[in-house]
Amino acid sequence: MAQGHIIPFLALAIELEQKRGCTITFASTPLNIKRIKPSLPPNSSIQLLEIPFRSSDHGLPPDCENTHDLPYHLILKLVEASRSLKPSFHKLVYDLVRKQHGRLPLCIISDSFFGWCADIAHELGFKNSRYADVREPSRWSWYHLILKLVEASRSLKPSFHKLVYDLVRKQHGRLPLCIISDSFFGWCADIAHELGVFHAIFFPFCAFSTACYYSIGMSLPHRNNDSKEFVLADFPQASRIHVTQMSENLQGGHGAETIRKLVQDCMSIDGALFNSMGELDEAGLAFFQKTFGKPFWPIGPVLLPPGTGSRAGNEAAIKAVEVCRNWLDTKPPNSVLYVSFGSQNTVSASQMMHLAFALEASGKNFIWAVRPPTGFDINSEFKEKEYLPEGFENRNKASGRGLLVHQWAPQMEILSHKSTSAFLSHCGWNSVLEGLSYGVPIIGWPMASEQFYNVKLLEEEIGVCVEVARGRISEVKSEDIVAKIDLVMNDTEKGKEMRKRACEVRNIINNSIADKEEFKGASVKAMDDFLNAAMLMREEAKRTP
Ligand SMILES: O=c1ccn([C@@H]2O[C@H](COP(=O)(O)OP(=O)(O)O[C@H]3O[C@H](CO)[C@@H](O)[C@H](O)[C@H]3O)[C@@H](O)[C@H]2O)c(=O)[nH]1
Repeated sequence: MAQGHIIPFLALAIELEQKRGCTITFASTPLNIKRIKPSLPPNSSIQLLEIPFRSSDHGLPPDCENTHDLPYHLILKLVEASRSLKPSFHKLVYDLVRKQHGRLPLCIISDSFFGWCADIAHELGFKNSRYADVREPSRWSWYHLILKLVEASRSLKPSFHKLVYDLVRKQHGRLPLCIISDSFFGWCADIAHELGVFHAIFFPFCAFSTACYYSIGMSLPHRNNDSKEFVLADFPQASRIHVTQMSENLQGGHGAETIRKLVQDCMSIDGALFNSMGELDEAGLAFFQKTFGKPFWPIGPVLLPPGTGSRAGNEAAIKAVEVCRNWLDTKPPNSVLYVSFGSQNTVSASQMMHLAFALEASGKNFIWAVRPPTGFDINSEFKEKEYLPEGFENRNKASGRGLLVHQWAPQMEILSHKSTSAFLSHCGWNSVLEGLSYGVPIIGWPMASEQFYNVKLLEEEIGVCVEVARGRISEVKSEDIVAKIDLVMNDTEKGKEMRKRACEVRNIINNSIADKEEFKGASVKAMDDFLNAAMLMREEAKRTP
C-alpha cells in the first residue's frame, strides 16, 4: 500500500511471468489495483484481484489506500489498518484455489508489511501439498464451527440447572450421588456444588494426549520458537512435539481460548475419569494429578459391546455385519488390513488416490470404510468413479482381495475377527481402544485434535503403532504407505515385535477390567474408588447442617 512497494512488486510480477513463465495473481486493495491496471504490459495475463478495504472504517480519510494519499503522521495508521485485510485475503486465496479445482499456487509473495500472509500460505500447506481440497466451504471453516459449537454449548447451563432441580424435586428432595459431565461441560461443577453433590468429568480420551492438548493450548509453544519442534515445559514426558502434530485450531491459535476455559473449568471439579488404563497412561495421569490436585481415575476401556454401536439395529447396519463377517470368514487368519478414519474424519482427494494405489500394490486383503474425501459432505454418497482409481472397486471385488464398506462399518466385529491383522486408523481414542482390546497393531494416520498424541503414545511409549502420515494436507506417497503396511503385516522383526506387544497390551486391558472375586483389575478398582469418593462427599454433606 505504498508506491515504493507496489512498483517493485509489479516489476517482480512481470519478470516472473515473462521470463519464468509463472502464472501470476496480483492482489491489492481496489484503488491500488485500479492504479496498477494501466501499467501492465499489453501481452501480460497477470490477473488483478481486489481485497476489499475502506479507509474510513479505520479512522483514515476516505479513499486512502496508499501512503501516497496520506500525510506522514497517518502512515502508521494505514499500516495498522492493513492488518484488517487478512480475512478478505484468506477468502480471496481460497476462492482462487476453488476456481482452479483445488490446484494450489506455487507460493504467495507478500509485501514486508503483510508477513501475516504466511499463516494463510502455511494453512494451505504450500510446501507439502500440490492439491488442496477446497471445492466446498473449506475444511477450516468446518473446524471453526466446531469451536463455535463448543462455545455455544455453554448456553446450556441455565436449562441444565433447571433440569437438575426439577429432577431432585421429583425425587422428593433425594439428591443424585454425582453428576458426571463431558469435558466440554466442566461448568456442571457449579450446579453440582450448589446442591452439595460430587462432580466428575469423564474424558473419553487417554490422559497422555489430553495433557499434550491442554498444555499446548495453554502455552502455544510454537509461537516463541523458531524451530518446528518443541518440548512442553510442564509435560516434558511427551518428549519432542512437531508443529505438524498440532491440530489446525491450535496451530492457528484460535482454539487456545477454548482450551483455557476448559482448563479453568477443571479447577472446580472434584475429580475426573479417563477412558484409559493406568498401566499404559501413567505420565498423563501424573500430569493431571500435579496440575489440578484432584483425583483422576483411569477406568478404561469403557466400550460398547459389539453389535450395540450407535448405528446398530437398522437394516443397513445388520447387512453390513453379515457382509463383513462372511467376507472375513473366507480369509486366512491374520491376513486382513482394516482401514477406517472414524466417524468424522476423511482424507483429501489426492491422499485417497494414493491410499487406494497402496492398498492394491500391497497385495494384502483389506476392508476399507470409505467416506467422500475432504471438501465433500462426509455423509454423502461415495462416488467410486470420481474418488478412486479407475476400476478399483470392481478389480478388488473380482479378485476378492478388497471390500469397500460405504458409510458405516461394523468396526468392532471387524476388529474382533481372527482374520484381521492390522488397523490403519486415524487413532481416535475409541478406535485405539477397540483395536488394542483385540490385540490388533495400528498403522497411525492422525487427522485432528488429540489423535497426533495418541499416535505418539502408541508408537513411542507403548510400541504398538507406526505412523504412516499426518493430517489432511500432508503429501503421502503410495510407496511409503505400502512400506508401512509391509512393515507391520509381514514377517519383519518390527512387525513381529509389534504384534507381540499388541497381544501383551490386550492382556493388560483384559486384566484391568477383570472383575472376579479373587482378582479385581486396576480399572475396576479405580471405578470403586471414584464411587467411594462420591459417597464420602454425600456423607459429609449430610453431616453438614
Ligand atoms: O465406519 C465406522 C466408523 C466408526 N465407527 C465407530 O465410531 C467410533 C469412532 O470413534 P473414534 O475412533 O474415537 O473416532 P472419532 O469419531 O473421530 O472420535 C472423536 O472422539 C474421540 C474420543 O473422544 C477422539 O479421540 C477423536 O479425536 C475424535 O475425532 C468407534 O467406536 C468406531 O467403532 C464404526 O463403528 N464404524
